[in-house]
Amino acid sequence: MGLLANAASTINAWGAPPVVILGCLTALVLWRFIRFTLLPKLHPEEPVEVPYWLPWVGHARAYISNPTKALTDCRMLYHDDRKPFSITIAGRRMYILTAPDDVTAAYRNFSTLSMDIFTQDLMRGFNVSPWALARVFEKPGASMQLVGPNPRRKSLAGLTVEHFRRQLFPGDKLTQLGQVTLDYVERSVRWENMIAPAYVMASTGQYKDISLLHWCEDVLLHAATRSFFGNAFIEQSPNVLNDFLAFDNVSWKLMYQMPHIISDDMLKYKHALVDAIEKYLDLPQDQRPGANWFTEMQELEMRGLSISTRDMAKLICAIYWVINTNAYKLLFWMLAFMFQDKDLTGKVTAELATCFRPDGKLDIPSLQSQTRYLTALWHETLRLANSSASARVITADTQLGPYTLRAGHRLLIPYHQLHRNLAVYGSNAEAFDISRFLNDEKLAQDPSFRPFGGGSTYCPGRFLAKQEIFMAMAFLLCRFDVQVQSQGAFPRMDDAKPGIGVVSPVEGDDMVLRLRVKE
Ligand code: HEM
Repeated sequence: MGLLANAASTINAWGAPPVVILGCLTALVLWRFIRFTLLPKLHPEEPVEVPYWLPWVGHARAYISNPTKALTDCRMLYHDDRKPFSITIAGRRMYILTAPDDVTAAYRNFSTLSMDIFTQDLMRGFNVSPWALARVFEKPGASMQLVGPNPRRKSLAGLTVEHFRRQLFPGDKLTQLGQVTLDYVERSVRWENMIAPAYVMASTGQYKDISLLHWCEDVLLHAATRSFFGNAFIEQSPNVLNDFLAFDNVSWKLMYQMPHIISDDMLKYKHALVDAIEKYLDLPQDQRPGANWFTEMQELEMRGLSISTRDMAKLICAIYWVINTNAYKLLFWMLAFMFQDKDLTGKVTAELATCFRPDGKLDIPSLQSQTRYLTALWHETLRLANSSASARVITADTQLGPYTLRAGHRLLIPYHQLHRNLAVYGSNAEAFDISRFLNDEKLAQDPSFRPFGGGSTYCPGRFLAKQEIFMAMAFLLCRFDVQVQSQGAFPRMDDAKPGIGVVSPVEGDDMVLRLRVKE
């Protein structure tokens, strides 16, 4: 009713005569009654639509100001029954799935639920030209062929996902990538090399105080950038990681297609990143050794399609962002949670110590097999800190249990909602508690645990992410005695920022660690 009063006073402020005000309000009430009371009775096969007062605008305000809260409020409006519901944002209707069975069914549907439109939107967000975009999504034929093996005649967009899987799934290529990452992390987390002003806050002969957040950024962004592009990229554009972080911080403006007037910062950093990648691509090949197989294949294919260097840089920029946006934040939350609990810190450190061979080298396979507590910490942090969602466009009417999802609308699977399911995680679902994963080894396979999505877009980087995060923790915890130096409150998760991945800490929230070399 508050909204009705607001609407009335707005129309009043235009100086409209009372009869017009009354007419508008009557029409609004009638529209709302038909749409949210009458039509649902006539069409019980449609998922319930959460009511709203402003036609077209729908739930936009609540969703943009805090999407997590907006979706939780909608779910609780129906007493957490977890049936599908829909919301409307700026004229677009979006179905929301929060029940494990519905989510599993959606991930299995490859025929009428598509991700392509979102991928194209993302590329348009990076200003890829329409010609290059069409080229990337074109299927091979008489006028166009790709260079590498392509038995299923996929477009370059389709083949890129396959290339990712070949590079990032367990096998020779991941082993090679893991070794490059390991070499970098091993060197970077040595006392004498931990000198970057980006994260070292104080340093004496006995100890160093470091910012946990900035150290996580430094170690993982360097490792991934070097293992994908070799060293030349950062050497040629030393500011590229700062530009990436500044972009990452406001990248939701790109995803939510915010108008230019409020996106100056995002556009500036995006252009800086694209410039740096273009400069890298302009270097002769022999001056930029060390790129991995995936990066080389992508470049080869794009050059084969005569895509301009500028467009190539934009396409690679989108990939660079996907590769880097999540892992450093997850490392931050894992360490922050762990340091809250001395007993857990001791157990994780002891496990990691067993992963070093007698010659002092870290054994990558042991990171998987000898880390029970660390693995539970990884799962519990992924559960709590991942505010991603899988999104699909419905290309034809789709049956989901008793419900029909209509073609043309969108579908969202928000992980925050899945990961707070009381029926799966118990009454303390909001709390950090690794014992739920320690005591139930099958919980990580539960359909309500989807930190890496599922179906056609199941994250191919999940093995590398785990490996690099565990490596960084191994060197930090086994080389140094670490004390939490900051006295303040635990860093807060910035749930209010439209979430598109692992959640950031609220700006300014961090932890200061004091490191001393272990005896
Ligand atoms: C903790 C770290 C990470 C998390 C939580 C994460 C999460 C996700 C999620 C949820 C998706 C699926 C989104 C959807 O269904 O629409 C995804 C997709 C993807 N991720 Fe990750 N990711 C992580 C690290 C990485 C890394 C390190 C790489 C690469 C080196 C990577 C590469 C990708 C790619 C290429 C896709 C798109 C797959 C496709 O569209 O088919 N991710 N990631």
